[in-house]
Amino acid sequence: MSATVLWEFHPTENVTNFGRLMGRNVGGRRRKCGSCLNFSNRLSISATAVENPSRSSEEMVYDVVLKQAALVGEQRTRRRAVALRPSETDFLMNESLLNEAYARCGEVCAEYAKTFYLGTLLMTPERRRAVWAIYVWCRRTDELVDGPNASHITPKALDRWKQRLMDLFEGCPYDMYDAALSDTVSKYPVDIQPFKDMIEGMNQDMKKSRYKNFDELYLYCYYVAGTVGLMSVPVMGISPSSKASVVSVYSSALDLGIANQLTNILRDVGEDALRGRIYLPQDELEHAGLSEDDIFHGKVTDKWRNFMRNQIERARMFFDEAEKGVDELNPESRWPVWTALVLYRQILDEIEANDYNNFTKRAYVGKEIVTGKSGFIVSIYMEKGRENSLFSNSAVWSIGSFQANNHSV
Ligand SMILES: CC(C)=CCC/C(C)=C/CC/C(C)=C/CC/C(C)=C/[C@@H]1[C@@H](COP(=O)(O)OP(=O)(O)O)[C@]1(C)CC/C=C(\C)CC/C=C(\C)CCC=C(C)C
Repeated sequence: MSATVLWEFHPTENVTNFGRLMGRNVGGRRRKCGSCLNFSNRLSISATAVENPSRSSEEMVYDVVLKQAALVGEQRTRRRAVALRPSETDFLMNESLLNEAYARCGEVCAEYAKTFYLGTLLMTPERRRAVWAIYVWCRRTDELVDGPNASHITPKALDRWKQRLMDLFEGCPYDMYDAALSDTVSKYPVDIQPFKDMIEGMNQDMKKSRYKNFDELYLYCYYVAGTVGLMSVPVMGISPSSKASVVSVYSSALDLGIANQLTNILRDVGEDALRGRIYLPQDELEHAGLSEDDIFHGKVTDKWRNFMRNQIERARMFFDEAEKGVDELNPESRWPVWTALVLYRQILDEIEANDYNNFTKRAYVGKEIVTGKSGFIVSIYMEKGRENSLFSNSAVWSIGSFQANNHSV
């Protein structure tokens, strides 16, 4: 993950108000479970989650999915806090400040996630800016433990970040980015749980560098990425013509997050090992006849290739499950999701093309393919064979020319 500075965080200070900002001008049941892949000696899920050792991570996470889906039914909107501090009240009341806050979120998004940003331009203005606000919060949360100030971050600092999250959900934002999110969560049926869970994931990442089995890894992937799917769907919206259940759409969203994170892990094995971290199920490594030393020495052997084949197969399975939900989203929200899905899934192909050397070779999808070429947009679209159902051709070409004229990278 990239190490960017979206803000300057002083872990010993209380996080308050705008001054901390840096950066540029800125901001049914599950179908198949990931643990039940056809590994030669099937590895059953061993329930390891601390909260309730008798339940698997997937079962526990599924409860969160059910809760999020129920919120859509209720169309619950967030109540504003009764007592807002004057400065924040001004902020929330002042439409132009709010617009400015959202615009800054858009700038962050354009700066750090260009392709995704371009995709969001196809969404309605209201939804697009809400997705930007969520993106910025996730990026900042990730940066706490993965950014340049990560070594100063303590569990206490994460607690303060969580308190700040709770405040913004109650209508008391600390800075402009928070104000944008505060507004978003007051307008869409977004629940605080996935946000809290992402912070929990960061907390866990500070303490834990090994995963006993897939059940543990799954929980981690949910915390840091599956949560993103659950946060985004309420904003992106489900198509009025969708016949799918809300729960199944949320499950697909969760699966896309899990698939992305598993892919991220498989791509970064070498980098993570340099930091002393192994985000791979230990029991599966052992089963494949691999030791930690094999990872630290980074030799591509047949044992490693076999192991990787299974891991890639599992990640693809999550992508397949995710695909089922994309067409259920509002049509104008599908494009950024397809972008995320297609780009990330291609990383798996690249790992294979690199003959499974993810120790010293970084699998990436070439920039000339990803950005700056309208042809890329058409090709994603063609891959899905949805040229008539996803967007109009003019939408495709307008993104193409937007890239060519303004944002070629
Ligand atoms: C439309 C859309 C894709 C919306 C998501 C926008 C959003 C809120 C993104 C936040 C991403 C973020 C900063 C997460 C913090 C934790 C983290 C870093 C997770 C990893 C992402 C990639 O990180 P990074 O930028 O560092 O990657 P590189 O190293 O530069 O390659 C993750 C791997 C996970 C990201 C997870 C998603 C994008 C989940 C997407 C799922 C949905 C939007 C739900 C779609 C709905 C259906 C029905 C399928």
